[in-house]
Amino acid sequence: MVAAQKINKDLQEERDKVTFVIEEFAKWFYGGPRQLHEKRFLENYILSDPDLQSDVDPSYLSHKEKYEEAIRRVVVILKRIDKLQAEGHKIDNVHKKVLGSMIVSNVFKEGSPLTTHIGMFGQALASLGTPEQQAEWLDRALRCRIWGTYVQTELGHGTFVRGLEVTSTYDPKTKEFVINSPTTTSYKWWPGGLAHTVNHVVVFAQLYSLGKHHGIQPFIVQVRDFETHKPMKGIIIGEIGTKVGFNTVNNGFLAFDNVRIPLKNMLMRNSQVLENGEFIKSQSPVLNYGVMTEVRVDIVNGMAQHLAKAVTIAMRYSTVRRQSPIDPKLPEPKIIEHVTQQMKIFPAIAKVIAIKVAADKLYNLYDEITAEVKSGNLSRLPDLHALSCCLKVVTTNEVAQSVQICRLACGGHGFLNSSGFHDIYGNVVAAQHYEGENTVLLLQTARYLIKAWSQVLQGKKLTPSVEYLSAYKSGQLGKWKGSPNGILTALQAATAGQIALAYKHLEERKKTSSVEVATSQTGIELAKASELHCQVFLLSSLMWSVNRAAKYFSKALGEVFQDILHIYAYDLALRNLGSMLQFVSFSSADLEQLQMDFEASLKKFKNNSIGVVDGFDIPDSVLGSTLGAYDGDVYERLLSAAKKSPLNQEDVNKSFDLYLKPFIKSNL
Ligand SMILES: CC(C)(COP(=O)(O)OP(=O)(O)OC[C@H]1O[C@@H](n2cnc3c(N)ncnc32)[C@H](O)[C@@H]1OP(=O)(O)O)[C@@H](O)C(=O)NCCC(=O)NCCSC(=O)CCCC(=O)O
Ligand SMILES: Cc1cc2nc3c(=O)[nH]c(=O)nc-3n(C[C@H](O)[C@H](O)[C@H](O)COP(=O)(O)OP(=O)(O)OC[C@H]3O[C@@H](n4cnc5c(N)ncnc54)[C@H](O)[C@@H]3O)c2cc1C
Repeated sequence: MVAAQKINKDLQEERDKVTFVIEEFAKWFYGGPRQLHEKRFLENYILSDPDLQSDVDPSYLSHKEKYEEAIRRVVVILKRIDKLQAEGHKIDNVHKKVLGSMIVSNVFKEGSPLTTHIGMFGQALASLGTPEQQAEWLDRALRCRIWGTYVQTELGHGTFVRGLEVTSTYDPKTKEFVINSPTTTSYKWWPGGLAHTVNHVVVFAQLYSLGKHHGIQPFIVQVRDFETHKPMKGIIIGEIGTKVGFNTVNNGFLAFDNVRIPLKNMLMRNSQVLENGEFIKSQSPVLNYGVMTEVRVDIVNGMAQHLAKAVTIAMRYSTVRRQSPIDPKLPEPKIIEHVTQQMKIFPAIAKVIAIKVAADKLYNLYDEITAEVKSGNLSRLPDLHALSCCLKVVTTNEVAQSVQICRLACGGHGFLNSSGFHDIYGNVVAAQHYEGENTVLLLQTARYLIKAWSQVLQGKKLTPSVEYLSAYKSGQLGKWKGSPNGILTALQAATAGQIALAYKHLEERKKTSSVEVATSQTGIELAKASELHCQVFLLSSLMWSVNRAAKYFSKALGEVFQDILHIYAYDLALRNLGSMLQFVSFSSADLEQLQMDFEASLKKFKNNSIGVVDGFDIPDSVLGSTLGAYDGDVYERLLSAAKKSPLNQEDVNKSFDLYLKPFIKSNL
């Protein structure tokens, strides 16, 4: 990878112990040799642009300067992509592959102002627009000639989409819609890029036509002038202020003062309004929610990538850093020699792989089911919705927690911005908030699980992802065996048991309350069942993938996958003991053995741990960390980053003369 670099000798010593071919792993991790090659090509091509080599560290800039620098970088990258295409390189979906991927994660440490343009605007046009509407806007959007965002959330409502207040009222006389924000709480609030970047929005509003209400529908509206970029007539638009992270995403607010748009601007792939105002209903109202599902699927994949960055930093640093003798007769060891350090980092490495595998399965399911939906068959849409909701939740929650663990595993230096953790964390926790609040999404999955349990009780056949509920009902699950397979079975029993309990309590509550109230009262158990169900999916997907790896990969790599599976399964079991104890019988000897097996699995994996993070193939230009660079030259990098602090550009800061000196003098 970086052959000419001088490598830290401790890091080299660990790399020499790796038993498998790292390149083989990297090819698998990126989906094949072609994909890996393309990723590397794009990284080199885009990030080598001279205009991206500036020494500016955005973390020292003001909020306004950060945004301006982010827009400068956006344009450098867009021009670079144009150049790439002009040179004849044909790469499908190149804007998304660059601007919607980790390639630019160190260029836009706090997110790009085009995040939602790339991730949602095009998707909204593609999945909600008619062919004519796509001809007008989609191609320009994909080539970034118009910029847009997805505008749904309001100050007063994000979760309960049906409660949105912005109205779109059809006027048959002029063949226009009038879009209006009637209250303060109806201000649109949050969309990425909305504040000062985009000139178009896909906005969701309550449709009224001929005096009748027709629910939430999507409309495309131009919000800024092409020439001057000033807000269009009746558009009130601005930025919502600084945030925990995502500070260059330019999240905005938007209100409409009776803004008129032509009839053709309602995105009419699903529902339609005719010239005379007649409304034609779509096959199902949930078709308008499709973009959210697609983004939830993308988030799961993104979480594996974010965590890959965090574990790469923590693992390399733990190999270079020496601290605290273990054996008093020996020198201070690499901190990775401390078993507690292994306990922090190795399960996080295993999680990257488990999440990546689950994301691949989810993408496949997404492709299959969206193709069915396009041909009018909606029967499997609930499967996709249930799985994408719980995976979005569990992966964002787990990765947020693991990134913190990796940061803490780097001791004090993990707290420096230059370590890179702060920005990774900001990007990950943003995803816990957006695209559906996490508890709310767990409850969506629970609706599906409750229906599945009711089908079990009626003796009906279930879809594969919930088949284990039938096995539990017929008493086939519940015996403890300490292997990954046994842990999967125990977790399935715990999940099915939890669903059965929630179902029972729901039924009891339904005797005295409506279904909705009873469901709300049962929310705690329902959310727990969803989380467990997701863990079953993650573990079973990993097992499936590891078994497959045994057939397709070298013996050495196959064994590494086995080690990873064992760490993942033992760690998961130890973290979910409470739930499993309720439904599976263990002896205390079983639990003691589980702990011993976990510790043995860490030890067995140790020699390959650095190889796996190297196989995540994240170049320094993308990693952006003083602690995690490939050569392990940690201390020089820390010092040189500190020297770049603006405060270090002068010996004495003016605050001394302004405040300290007068204060000292006055107290003499
Ligand atoms: C919570 C709900 C699902 C509630 O909706 P509702 O119509 O009141 O639903 P309900 O009565 O509970 O269910 C009705 C039915 O609709 C189904 N459903 C709901 N969503 C979907 C879907 N996506 N696909 C397929 N089916 C869906 C539900 O499962 C229900 O089905 P059922 O009745 O049980 O058969 C929904 O409104 C929702 O998704 N809220 C979350 C809002 C959200 O995710 N906003 C995202 C804004 S964009 C964003 O954050 C972008 C950030 C990206 C970035 O910056 O990078
Ligand atoms: C960084 C970021 C970027 C975003 N980008 C966009 C964007 O581009 N476009 C866009 O339209 N929106 C965007 N959003 C908005 C985002 O999608 C919503 O904030 C999110 O869906 C959560 O909705 P909410 O804010 O209404 O939360 P609320 O629903 O108000 O949640 C508050 C609390 O109420 C609880 N709660 C609410 N309903 C229920 C229920 N039914 N049962 C149990 N508990 C409940 C929740 O669990 C939570 O604990 C973004 C948000 C963020 C933070």
